[in-house]
Amino acid sequence: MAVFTPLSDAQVAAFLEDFDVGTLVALQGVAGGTENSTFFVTTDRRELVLTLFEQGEHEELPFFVELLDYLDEHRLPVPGTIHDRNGVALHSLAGKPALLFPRLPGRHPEAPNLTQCRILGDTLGRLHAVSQHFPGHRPNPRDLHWLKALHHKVLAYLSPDDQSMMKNEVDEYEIAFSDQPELPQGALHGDLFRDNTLFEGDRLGGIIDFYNGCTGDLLFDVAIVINDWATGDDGRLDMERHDAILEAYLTRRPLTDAERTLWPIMLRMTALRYWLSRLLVVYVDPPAHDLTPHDPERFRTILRARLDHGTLPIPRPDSKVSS
Ligand SMILES: Nc1ncnc2c1ncn2[C@@H]1O[C@H](COP(=O)(O)OP(=O)(O)O)[C@@H](O)[C@H]1O
Ligand SMILES: N[C@@H](CCOP(=O)(O)O)C(=O)O
Repeated sequence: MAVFTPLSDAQVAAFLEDFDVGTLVALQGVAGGTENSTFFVTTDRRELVLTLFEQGEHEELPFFVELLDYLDEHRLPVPGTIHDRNGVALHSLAGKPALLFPRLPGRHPEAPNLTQCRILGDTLGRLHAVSQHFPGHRPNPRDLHWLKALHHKVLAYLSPDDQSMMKNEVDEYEIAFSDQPELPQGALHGDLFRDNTLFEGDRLGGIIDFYNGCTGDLLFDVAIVINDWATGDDGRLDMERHDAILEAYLTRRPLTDAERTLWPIMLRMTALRYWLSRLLVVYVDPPAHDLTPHDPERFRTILRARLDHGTLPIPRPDSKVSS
């Protein structure tokens, strides 16, 4: 279920009149989303996506509009927002904030091949190369400060071993980050899982769902990608995918020494970030809607595997990633 606010054809037809996009031909609710109401809209001229924002801080929507438009202007494959005839992107429909986007082609890759991994790594590297100059500001809502403040809320639901692991990890991250200079900063996607990309065969149709977008350590984004895109069922790294993504990324944005040093910690910290956010959804703050929560165990397994098996050093541009 992902249409929390149903819309009629008449409502959407009237809404489209403010935009130069043609007239409504078909309206279809999208089943796949989890946070917002999403609709595929067909007009006599083009395919669109209409999103009604159901959750989150609505005052943060201008940040997302500016970020998407900035990346779109820099020719990144993202859905830049469609502005109305007066140049306004953010509207209201059925009492909810509403945005209109181009519909990008493709499907989410469940088992990405190495070409798709290379394309994703290259695109993320390009995105970070330009996002370092993005003027907007939104602190990362899932950074170490958040982990420190929130992990106490779930400890009571964990086994003694898991409680120790979580507490020790947070302590270790704090020490590791305090020992290093600031990492390169920029705008992040913040949640670049496979299901936030669309591929048509080996062509990247686009990256969507920027609503975890923020500004902060670029390495945070890279680690989220590796943990989701390049991890086997046992939580261990899939080195072929890992190498394909990182080699392509590094051609667009070389890493600093501090980023290389913190890489193993960043992989663990972003695994803990999702373990914790999913535990919070299950035990502390269940969603108002009837949605099946994401499985926290997946990211406990990933964190455990990073601790048990370590992480290879991130490659230098002139060397192979692994042998
Ligand atoms: N611009 C777009 N082009 C094509 N499909 C899209 C686009 N935006 C969203 N979708 C589709 O709608 C689904 C839900 O969108 P998403 O932004 O991920 O919602 P939620 O934040 O509720 O999870 C996506 O999984 C994708 O299938
Ligand atoms: N994609 C995430 C959900 C988004 O993270 P949140 O911190 O905004 O809940 C997941 O797979 O858990």
